[in-house]
Amino acid sequence: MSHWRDYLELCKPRVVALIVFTAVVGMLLATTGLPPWNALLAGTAGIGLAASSAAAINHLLDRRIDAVMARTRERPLPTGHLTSTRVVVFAAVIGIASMIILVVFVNVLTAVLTFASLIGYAVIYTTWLKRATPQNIVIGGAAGAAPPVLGWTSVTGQVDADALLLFLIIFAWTPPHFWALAIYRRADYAAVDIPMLPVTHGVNFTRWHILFYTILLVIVTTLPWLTGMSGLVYLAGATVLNAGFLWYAFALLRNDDLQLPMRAFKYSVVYLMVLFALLMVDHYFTAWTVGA
Ligand code: HEM
Ligand SMILES: CC(C)=CCC/C(C)=C/CC/C(C)=C/COP(=O)(O)OP(=O)(O)O
Repeated sequence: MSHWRDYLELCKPRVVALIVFTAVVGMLLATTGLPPWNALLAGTAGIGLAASSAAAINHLLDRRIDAVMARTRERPLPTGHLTSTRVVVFAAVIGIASMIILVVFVNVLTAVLTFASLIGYAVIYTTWLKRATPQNIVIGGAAGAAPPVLGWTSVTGQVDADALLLFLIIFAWTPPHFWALAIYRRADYAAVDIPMLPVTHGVNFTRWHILFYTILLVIVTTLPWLTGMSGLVYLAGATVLNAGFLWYAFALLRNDDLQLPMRAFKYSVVYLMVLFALLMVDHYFTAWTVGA
């Protein structure tokens, strides 16, 4: 028996919630006042529905490996709670709805870029990159990094340099986010022959790459302040967050504690959430102090 909870699970709601949050922050940073209602309401709905559709297609295309991996074997398709036909119809309905909303109420550029992100994640990453190369998540990370740009274009109708900075932050964040989890779930990926970095190059090599990308992330997250997009409130918060991420990256290198990679992964999620909240708070704080 299928249930609304199964459809919700197809959408990867926690991941999509953070994706939507980064898109909303992109909208807020694109303008000094509040963004227009169509960008805020329709833009958010359109981007959220597209990301959910992409997540559902990922469940469909990955159903065979998901049935084998311990982390994913309780998903709605492997358990038989949902049939493939239902998932196809669901993903198509919300995917088409998202495109209509974006074209009618937002703008064509946002619709085109959102569609490209959907195809990038659901088709190119899932069917090809994920199975082809240990750089899968680095390249595929471009789709996950797009949402702040989509939020930005919802408001401005164009891609500006500041929007690309937000893209770069998520792009640099994705490898440490995912590889920390991949170390913890290495046996799962090995069992289904998915060439994730800890499977193909070992745990130690992956730890070093987590450190390299974390250093890159520290540099990239300083750019909003260096370029004048964000102020000292952001810089202070980002510095604390970065110190935490660097601590995890170095601790992973020195420590064989089996739970540490999972703690680093959880930290990465909190990190991105708080970092984008800081960008938002700083934006209004600066507007308030300049206006006062
Ligand atoms: C190629 C890019 C990415 C890959 C391969 C990836 C991979 C994963 C995986 C496998 C999980 C599941 C962990 C588990 O089941 O315990 C996860 C969780 C999560 N990811 Fe990512 N991720 C990517 C990008 C993103 C992006 C762009 C965001 C948001 C901006 C994000 C936010 C999250 C969140 C919030 C969770 C926690 C979900 C929960 O608590 O269940 N991820 N990620
Ligand atoms: C705006 C738009 C359309 C964006 C789409 C971006 C999107 C939904 C990214 C999700 C990232 C993610 C959870 C990847 C994990 O896939 P996986 O197959 O490696 O992980 P899994 O094993 O948990 O399924």
